[in-house]
Amino acid sequence: MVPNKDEDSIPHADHLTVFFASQTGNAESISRNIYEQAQERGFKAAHYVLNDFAKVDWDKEECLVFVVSTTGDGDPPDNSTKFWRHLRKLKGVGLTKAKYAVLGLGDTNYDNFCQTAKRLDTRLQELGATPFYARGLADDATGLEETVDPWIKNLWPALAHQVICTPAVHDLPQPHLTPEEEKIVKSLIGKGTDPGQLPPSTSLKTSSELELNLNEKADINTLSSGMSTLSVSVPAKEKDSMAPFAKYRIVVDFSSMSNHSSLTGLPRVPNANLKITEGDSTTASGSKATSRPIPSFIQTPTPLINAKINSVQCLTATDALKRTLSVEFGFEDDVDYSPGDAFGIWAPNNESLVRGVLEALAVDEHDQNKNIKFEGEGIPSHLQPVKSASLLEVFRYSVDLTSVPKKANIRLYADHATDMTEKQQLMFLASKQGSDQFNAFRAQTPTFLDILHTFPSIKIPVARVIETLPPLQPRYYSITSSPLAKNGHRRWSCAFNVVTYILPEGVNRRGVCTPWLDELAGLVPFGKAISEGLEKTVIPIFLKPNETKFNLPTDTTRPIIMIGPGTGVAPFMGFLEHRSEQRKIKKRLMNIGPRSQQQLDDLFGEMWLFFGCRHREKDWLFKEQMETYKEEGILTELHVAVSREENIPNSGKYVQDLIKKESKRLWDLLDKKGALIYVCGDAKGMAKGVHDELIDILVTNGGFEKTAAMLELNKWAQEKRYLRDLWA
Ligand SMILES: Cc1cc2nc3c(=O)[nH]c(=O)nc-3n(C[C@H](O)[C@H](O)[C@H](O)COP(=O)(O)O)c2cc1C
Repeated sequence: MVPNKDEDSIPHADHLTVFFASQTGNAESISRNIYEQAQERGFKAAHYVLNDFAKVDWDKEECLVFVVSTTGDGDPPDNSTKFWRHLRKLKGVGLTKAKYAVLGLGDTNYDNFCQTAKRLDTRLQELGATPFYARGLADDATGLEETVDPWIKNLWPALAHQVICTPAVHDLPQPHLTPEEEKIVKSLIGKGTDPGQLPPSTSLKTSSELELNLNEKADINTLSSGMSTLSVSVPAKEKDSMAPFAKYRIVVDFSSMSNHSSLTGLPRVPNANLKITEGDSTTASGSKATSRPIPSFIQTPTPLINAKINSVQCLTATDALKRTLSVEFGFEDDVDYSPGDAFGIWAPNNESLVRGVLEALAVDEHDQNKNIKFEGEGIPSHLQPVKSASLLEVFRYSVDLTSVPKKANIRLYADHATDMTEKQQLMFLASKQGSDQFNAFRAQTPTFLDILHTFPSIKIPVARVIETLPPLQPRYYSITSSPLAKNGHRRWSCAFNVVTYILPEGVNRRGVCTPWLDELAGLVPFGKAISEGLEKTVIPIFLKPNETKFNLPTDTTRPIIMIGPGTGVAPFMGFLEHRSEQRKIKKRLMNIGPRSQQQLDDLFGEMWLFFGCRHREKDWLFKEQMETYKEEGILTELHVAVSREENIPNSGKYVQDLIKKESKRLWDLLDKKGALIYVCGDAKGMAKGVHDELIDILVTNGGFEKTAAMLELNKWAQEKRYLRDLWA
């Protein structure tokens, strides 16, 4: 990546401002890293979330760095929506003073790769701003680091031409190693013969180009004895145990470590900003997870609702590949919403995982329950609302203990490992040379507890853990019910697969939210709907209105084509219930008798549903409801694809096969009656397959050239006639 630098340009901006927009925390931590490094290098810098855009005077800003991710179906993260609304309203070229650089985070498995970064780049130029450095687009599918590391490395010389640096630290030769790291290197190359106990360092600051010289192979070999393979030592009891979150040792083959004489590309360790001090002495909650109140520090984009489970039904057979539940949540106050909206559930981390981690961090029961507060500059945004809470609550609700660790965290844990072998292994995992091992490590999706168990000498202060773990995220589910139904404003239903799986190593893994709900609802068997005797645990939920108009059209005569295999059918069950209620209302209001069905049908457009399952008897979700809607004429056409059964008449393997079969009739519906298309579900395989099939319909039936068909579909997407609600 070559910076757009003008060799002769003289820096004149007195500071740079780093903005981020982040849904799950990656862009926030990367932008913080840039901000901290900028300061260390002598640049004056500020750091803001994009929604705080009004805190700076944009007319005067001369150097801006943006780190933005993309979420949904090419959408900007929630913490930047206010900024985007503002940006859309701006007119003219008011940003001519500003020079900027954009780093985008995305995933090439999605159609709209790094859409936010690309849109931002275009919009900034329209407003008169000029890029001073090439745009970076990092891909989560291959590893963000591949782009992020070189982008940051080359940012500094580019910045030096924009922003005054006092003192010009970036010009000074950087010492490669801090004294502490010097010690590690010495022991790695065999000068410190006792590899045992190094004091953990809390203040290591290394550049991203940090290089550890491991150039004395023989000594490395000596030191690496006994570390060639970390054996799978899952005790039989743990393996068999039903206890969630048994701790596992991660299996990594370190035997090739001694082939490397140096380690490069080690990420920088994030600064230590957070201090934990004693909070007020009231309200500490050590109570059982089932009965405790929801902590006030949970911040949700719409008001938090205390809900309870009204009923639960298991939609899949015991031998189905996935276990799918339909759950209805009830609450006291009416909430306005539309079918197509979703709601978030703020599920806590598994209680035994939380306790295990706190124990491994040597936090005793008393300290777990003591109220604390956070102090310090640059507290991560998700921790700022924590004014006074117990450590237990913070670990339950604020930090993500199960997502795959980033290299920067591994590097941090290396700093705090007191055993030399573990320190070396962790350093190796975080380095460029250890990429294969890091990938093997990631593939085992280690929890934070697994890391502490695999490297038991890590002695890390709790504050460092809290500020460097990613924020715990709410989980989102489409609403499958209608506000028009009985008590519709005081209940939301959803359908989800329970996320549990077993790794090839025999390790049990589980998601945060769905197994929790499954257990709370009593692990109901197939087919059974339970609404009595459910545990009345308070579940924190909140509405997430659909921002992309994935709702029923206001014109009820407009036909709609709904494509949603598996749990992708969820919002469409809401659409169907809503339409059923709309028909009942119209029938009542217009006094339509049973013989005048046609009169009623004329008021409502056709509804076509394309659904997909593996086996009709095992995982045809909502089968009865779909068939009833069909019988009642609410659902005009029902097409069910079945992927694991052979020779089913009038069917196909996947929804896209059925779309192909109905190509001609679908084109008529689209062309003559202006039908809307809705797609919900997996972004990778299904959405892409359906998209290609739609292009084909336009080409085969509509007479479009392929490129023109693609453009036409894009136009439909912009006009909100082709709507998609996709997930990873
Ligand atoms: C639900 C979801 C939707 C996503 N949608 C897109 C997308 O449309 N385009 C894209 O390039 N990346 C997409 N991504 C990938 C994220 O942008 C990527 O994982 C990024 O590292 C997240 O950064 P953040 O933690 O700062 O939000 C999506 C990720 C998730 C979880």
